Amino acid sequence: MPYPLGYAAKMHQNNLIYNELAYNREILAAKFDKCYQSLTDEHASIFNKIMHVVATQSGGVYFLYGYGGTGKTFVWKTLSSAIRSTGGIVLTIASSGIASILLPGGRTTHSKFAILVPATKNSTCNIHQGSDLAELLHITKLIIWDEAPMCHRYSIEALDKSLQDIMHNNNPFGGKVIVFCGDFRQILPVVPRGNRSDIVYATLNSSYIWNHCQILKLTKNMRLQSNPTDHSNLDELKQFSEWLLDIGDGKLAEPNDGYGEITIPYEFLIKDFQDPIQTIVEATYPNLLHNYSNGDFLQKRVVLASTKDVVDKINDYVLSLIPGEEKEYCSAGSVDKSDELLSPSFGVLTAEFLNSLKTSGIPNHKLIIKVDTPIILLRNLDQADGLCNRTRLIVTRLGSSHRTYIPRMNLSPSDSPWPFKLIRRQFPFMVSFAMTINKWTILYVALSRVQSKKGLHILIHDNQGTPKNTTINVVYKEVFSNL
Ligand SMILES: Nc1ncnc2c1ncn2[C@@H]1O[C@H](COP(=O)(O)OP(=O)(O)OP(=O)(O)O)[C@@H](O)[C@H]1O
Repeated sequence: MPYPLGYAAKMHQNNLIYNELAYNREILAAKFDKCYQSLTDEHASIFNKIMHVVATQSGGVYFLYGYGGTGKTFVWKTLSSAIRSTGGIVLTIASSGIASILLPGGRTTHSKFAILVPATKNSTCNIHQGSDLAELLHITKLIIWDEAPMCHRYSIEALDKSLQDIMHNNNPFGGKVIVFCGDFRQILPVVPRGNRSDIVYATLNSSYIWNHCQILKLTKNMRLQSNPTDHSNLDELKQFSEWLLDIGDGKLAEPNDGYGEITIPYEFLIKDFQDPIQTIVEATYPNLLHNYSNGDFLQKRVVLASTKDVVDKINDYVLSLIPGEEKEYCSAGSVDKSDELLSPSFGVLTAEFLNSLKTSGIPNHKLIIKVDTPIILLRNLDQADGLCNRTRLIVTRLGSSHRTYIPRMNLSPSDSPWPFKLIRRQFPFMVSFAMTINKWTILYVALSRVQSKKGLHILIHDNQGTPKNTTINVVYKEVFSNL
């Protein structure tokens, strides 16, 4: 068979470099012009500062600190199009798959830099001198690492050690220009079964790297200001974004040691309800029967709840309302018996028991879906095509599970609530009219996703179903101490 066009040429050079240079420079130059013109003063000063060190390649470690919606991703887009349009290489990475696809050419940190999972104190990246990846890093002009606060400091330290090795010097990150960014109010590193001090210790600003970081700050909420459908006046928007910030900083219901019971303002509360599930669904998905097949309508809304149990109830309820034939896909589950340390009693767990297990991160045994159901992927399948953990999709056709490859998903004791390793073969997605948020800890993340304050509805009730107007907000304030 003849080789495809361009194949021979590609084989003689470093494929990783080839891919990083394979951008259409004209399109990027036009994109840069457009972004550059709408930079705010804050954005422009950060852009100019970073472009200066990139141009001189004088090395530098920066942390761009800005809360949700201040335009961090916008600054990345401007920087990466500026550098790529002139043939320079920018590596854009993020700690999670879903954040990485928002970055132009973004990848997850672990896949891009071959960082071990989980990384330990002495870990380095799996990058060998002279390898394609090492060559790529040699000529990289800028590394942008988004969502750094949710990454364990050991992963970041692993890259520091590897870059010093590759670049043959002792400067931080081998003298490369690297910009971290993120919001310490959002999700902190996940430490399985870790307590508060384990989590604080794992954050980037507890690392020796933090001493080398120059902090750059963004302060204006562009998400709220750039929403044309929100007719609230500027004062109202300012008030709303300050309220969100106070939640993120744990400043409401002070004094508190990180666990504060906060009162939700009247305008966001749903107070009168008989059936909380029906009420929150009506508030979130108005006129569902007319809108259920409208992708735009579904894309803009979701119910967030604190437990999987409530999420399942809401998803089942909405699914029962939308018309159309439903199909049920069941998983095949087993316990991994290869681990010698497992108690023999785990070998006799029945299929019925395994099927009854539910936890976040793994789909339920029974998946019931209809055409037009929104679903959320739970695995990184194809990042280049945007199919990664937390991508939302819409079902367009119901096929037979017999003719489809069904991946196997493992939950090991370190990340599951059970003492044995569960293997479940199931389609890696869940219905997503409603999704879970961690109980309390990411109240700020949930609230700061809204593009308009009119879009925020909060329903709280106690164990007896009585409406409440307070909830617990958890903030580990010590992470802000050296910002
Ligand atoms: N200078 C700007 N001009 C016009 N629109 C902007 C500007 N900066 C940001 N925006 C818009 O504001 C919204 C929020 O920006 P962006 O997503 O970059 O914020 P972010 O800080 O990355 O948010 P998060 O931390 O929540 O991901 C986007 O719709 C973006 O296009």
